[in-house]
Amino acid sequence: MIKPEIVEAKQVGEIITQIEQNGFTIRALELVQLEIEDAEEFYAVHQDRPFYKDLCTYMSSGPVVAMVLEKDNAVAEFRKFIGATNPAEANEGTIRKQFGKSIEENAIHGSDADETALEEIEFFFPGMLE
Ligand SMILES: Nc1ncnc2c1ncn2[C@@H]1O[C@H](COP(=O)(O)OP(=O)(O)OP(=O)(O)O)[C@@H](O)[C@H]1O
Repeated sequence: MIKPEIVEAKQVGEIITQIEQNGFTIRALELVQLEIEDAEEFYAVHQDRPFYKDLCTYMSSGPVVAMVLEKDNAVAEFRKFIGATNPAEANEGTIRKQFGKSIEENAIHGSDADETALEEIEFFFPGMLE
C-alpha cells in the first residue's frame, strides 16, 4: 500500500516504476480513500500502541494505492525492497529511504507474513482469492 503523502506528492508513478523494475508483477491495483474506521480495522493489531490514533488519522487523510504484487518469496523480498519502518534507519536505495519523511509517514506498507498478505488482499480486494 502506497501511503497518502505519496499520492499527495505525485510520487506514485516513481514508486510503481521501481516496484516493477525490482521484479514484482502487479496483479491488482486500486486508489482507495480509507475512512478512519477502515484504517482502524486495517491496523487493529496496533490498537494498544501509543501511535495508533495518529496512524489511523494519517492513513485516512487522503487516498492510498493498494496493490497485490506477485514474486517468488514476495513478502520477504518486498520488505527488503521497502526498508526499515523508520526511514532514517532504512538502507540506501530502499523506498522508505528515498521517499519516507518520518517513522509514521514512511511512504509504503508491506504485508509482514504470507497469512497477513492474504487477509490484506481480502481487505482491499474482497473475493479476489476465491
Ligand atoms: N513509533 C512510531 N511512531 C509513529 N508511527 C509509527 C511508529 N511505529 C510504526 N508507526 C507507523 O505504523 C505503521 C505500522 O507499524 P509496523 O510496526 O507494523 O511497521 P512496518 O511493519 O514496518 O510497517 P507497515 O506495517 O506499514 O509495513 C508504520 O509503517 C508507521 O507508519
